[in-house]
Amino acid sequence: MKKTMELNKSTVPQPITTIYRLHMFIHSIIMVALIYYRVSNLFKFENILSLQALAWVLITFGEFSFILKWFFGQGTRWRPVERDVFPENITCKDSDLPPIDVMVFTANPKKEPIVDVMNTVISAMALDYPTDKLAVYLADDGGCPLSLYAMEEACVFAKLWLPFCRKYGIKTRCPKAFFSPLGDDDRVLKNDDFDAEMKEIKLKYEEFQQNVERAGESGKINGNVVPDRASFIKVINDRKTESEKSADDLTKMPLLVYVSRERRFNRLHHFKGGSANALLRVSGIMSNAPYILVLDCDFFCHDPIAARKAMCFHLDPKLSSDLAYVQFPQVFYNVSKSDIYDVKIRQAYKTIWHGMDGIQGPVLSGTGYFLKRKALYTSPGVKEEYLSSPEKHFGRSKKFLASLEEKNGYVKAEKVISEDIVEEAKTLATCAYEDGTHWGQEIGYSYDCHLESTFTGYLLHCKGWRSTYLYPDRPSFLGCAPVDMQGFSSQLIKWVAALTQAGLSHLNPITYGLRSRMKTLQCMCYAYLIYFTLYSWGMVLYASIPSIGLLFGFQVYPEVHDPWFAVYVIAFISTILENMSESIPEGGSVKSWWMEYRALMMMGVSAIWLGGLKAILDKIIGTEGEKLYLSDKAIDKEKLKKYEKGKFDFQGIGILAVPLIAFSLLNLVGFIVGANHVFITMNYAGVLGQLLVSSFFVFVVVTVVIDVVSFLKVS
Ligand SMILES: O=c1ccn([C@@H]2O[C@H](COP(=O)(O)OP(=O)(O)O[C@H]3O[C@H](CO)[C@@H](O)[C@H](O)[C@H]3O)[C@@H](O)[C@H]2O)c(=O)[nH]1
Ligand SMILES: [Mn+2]
Repeated sequence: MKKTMELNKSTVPQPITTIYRLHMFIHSIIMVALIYYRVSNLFKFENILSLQALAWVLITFGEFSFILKWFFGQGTRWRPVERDVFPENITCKDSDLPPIDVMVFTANPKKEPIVDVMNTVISAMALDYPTDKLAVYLADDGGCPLSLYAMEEACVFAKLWLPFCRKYGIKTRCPKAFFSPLGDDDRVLKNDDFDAEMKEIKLKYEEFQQNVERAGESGKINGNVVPDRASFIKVINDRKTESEKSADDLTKMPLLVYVSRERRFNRLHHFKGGSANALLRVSGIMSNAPYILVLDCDFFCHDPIAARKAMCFHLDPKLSSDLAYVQFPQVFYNVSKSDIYDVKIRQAYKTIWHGMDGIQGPVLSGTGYFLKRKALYTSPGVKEEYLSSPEKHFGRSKKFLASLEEKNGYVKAEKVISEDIVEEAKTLATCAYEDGTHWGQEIGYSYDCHLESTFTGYLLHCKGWRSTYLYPDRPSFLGCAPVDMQGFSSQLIKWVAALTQAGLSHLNPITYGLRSRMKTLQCMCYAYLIYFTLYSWGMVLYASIPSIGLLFGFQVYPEVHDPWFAVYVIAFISTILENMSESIPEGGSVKSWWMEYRALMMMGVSAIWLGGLKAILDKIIGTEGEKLYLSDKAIDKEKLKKYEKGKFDFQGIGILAVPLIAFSLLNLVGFIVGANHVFITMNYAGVLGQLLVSSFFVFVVVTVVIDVVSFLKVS
């Protein structure tokens, strides 16, 4: 058999893609028919100002929202792609691999436990990649002294941990994961020494953990965020001692740097985007690797060869010239089987990202991606235009400007990062450095949207860059998902508000995206995500108008004997089948589909709706807060227990309870009144459609109530 030397392979799954397209064709005919039905009937009302006509207009608007969202969504179903990589086929020597700078972001030790953050840092240091090509940076946006101390301790521990992993070929290189059930396969006896060494390493790990916790608890070291502060940078592990070791030395360690940019009360800091831009500059004069691996603090590396896998794309001459990033999915280690809130966001990582991969590439998902540094500075195929007036774009640091011209990272003879460089780096991390430059606009991460990564990725695609998506069997990175309604909703509100705000800005996918270098189908995919709020408007109107109609005795659907009634039934079945066809083949069941569907309905009338509403109101009133919710990574045991049992936990949801309760009651009362009316008059023809819709909502509410009540009984 001929041995193929390809680095990667892509396939379009069949026959599902053909079925999708066929369905697209049929469903679009149904949708056009529905639009025709709604609009043509609108003009039949004698009194266009009647309550009945108003209801008709509103339900039409709701259906339009659904249809438009469906239409945009077809971009994500047109040509899904699945990829495979063959890192064993990378032919270049390890010494010729391109350097990678790993950037880990953290902001608040109260929500992001420091020991967990350090686990992510250690897992990145332990990547199976030539250590002199690897640099690990922690961007501590909280400027917390305890984080710095913990990083020094982590470095000490890593000196034992890295050789241990390498010696025994450990795959689970995040220590906390290794000592948890996630590391079961790795903890099986390898040889006689292994057990003893593992016990010793475990003690050292616990010692490290205790040192950090005690230092915090005793108050010896400040464990709080320092919100107003100067920039601070410390090289924790330099390359000097490393360079004396031989290349195959098990004890080799990557460059390790702690960075806390300047933050001031009276200065905009632009959240993670601001922190990332500061770190781009700092790392630019320290290691300046051409590729960057970005990790949120809770996303540890779970597959040591992830970097080599990513290089299977970046080093492929057929792809590399316009490839901006390789995205891995966000996989969460704490997702339960029933996943009542759909915190794993299956649709994004299992459907949409694959769909976009077949067009121009997946969304930049905030974490778990290997990005070409240059992509944040220029467009593909354009001769580095910024080099003509670099100061205007990048600011005045000579060292930084010089870094832009280096091709393959910063390789200095003496291997020590001098005091000069550290001082310059501190300047690069000040608030004022960006004044009068293009950082946050054309250069680096965009400040135009709070969802800095998604939006920056969108702008990269607008510039003509591509991206690829790799979903390996063993998760390359693992993170932690919120496990209660409050945690997940807060995240959704933040995302939807940010996306809607982008959709209302001049950089929206319709007027800006379509005219850019982005492909039309890719624009549709982005429109689907950015205007996801459309779904919630459809949902809110469907959750209210039909039952209000039952209460006040007006009709918003065709009569049962009208052939149009059948069209509605077909539209409903077609929608559900489309939904199931995505959700079930992915190792799911009808039950898992229902959990996902129900979660989306609930979020649709609460978090998603309020998020979109907030953005629209902000736009009208002109208020845009500089406040951002930081997801909690310190998972509460009680909450986790409820979630794992599939019991809803509504604690702390605040204002979200209002629409949830209001729509539940409305449908309940509407259904009772409507059913009663049918019972008395024995005439159901006109109201059956409405009864079915509201009974569907009542059914959802009842299933949720059962899940809540059955938990109260057992606990
Ligand atoms: O001012 C800030 C706020 C956050 N972060 C860090 O950014 C990361 C993401 O924040 P998180 O609250 O966990 O956001 P999520 O909603 O969980 O994450 C998604 O959405 C974010 C945008 O809101 C993206 O930045 C993330 O990468 C993406 O995973 C974390 O490591 C934070 O420490 C900062 O560095 N500075
Ligand atoms: Mn997160």
